[in-house]
Amino acid sequence: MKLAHALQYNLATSSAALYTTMPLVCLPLPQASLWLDADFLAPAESEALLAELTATVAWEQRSIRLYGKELPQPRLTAWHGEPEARYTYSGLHWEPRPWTPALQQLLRRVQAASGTQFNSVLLNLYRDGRDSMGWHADDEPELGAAPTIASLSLGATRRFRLRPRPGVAAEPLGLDLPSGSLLLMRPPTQQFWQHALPKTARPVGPRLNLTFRWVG
Ligand SMILES: O=C(O)CCC(=O)C(=O)O
Ligand SMILES: [Fe+2]
Repeated sequence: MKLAHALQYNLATSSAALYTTMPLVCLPLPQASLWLDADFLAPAESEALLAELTATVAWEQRSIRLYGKELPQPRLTAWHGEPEARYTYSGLHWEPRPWTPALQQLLRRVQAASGTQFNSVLLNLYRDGRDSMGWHADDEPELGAAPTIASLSLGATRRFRLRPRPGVAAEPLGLDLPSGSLLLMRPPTQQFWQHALPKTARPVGPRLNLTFRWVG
């Protein structure tokens, strides 16, 4: 398999030429399989996509039920994919909207880069530093026992945090995810780690994140 080879090569050599053909770099993390390509999309492409998706996606601010209270999520969201890719999390039910040409094109490229098939994408729009996502793992039953999640970021650089679950001997870490970056979380990452996108007091512009998923 492509990624297994990439890992082998990364361990065997650190030749610069390799990274031009194997752009996903393995981030060494215990009980995880985390890969990053900081330059997956060219800056001009990222900028154009951010503008197009921000303007054309049917963004919603949905509420989650927490301790019997309805709380609006601190971000805007949308769900696109194959008709059968229905999804439930935090008590919210998602019916996918169809792929748009832009999303379908991104899907193909993300699939090619990751060697993984996806049938849906969750889009999150963080309007400014007050928008965020709390600690969680993407481990809903619909995602299967060993999910691979591909996360594409556009717009403002925000710090993505990872922390080990209790019993995992590792330190938390923060990753700045720049515009155009692709982060691949392969199994067993969701099983042993949680992640979050914290608020920031820094003045930041909007950030759009797409997580490609297989929902069964
Ligand atoms: O915005 C991000 O980078 C994280 C999004 C995320 O964790 C999710 O959609 O499950
Ligand atoms: Fe997540």
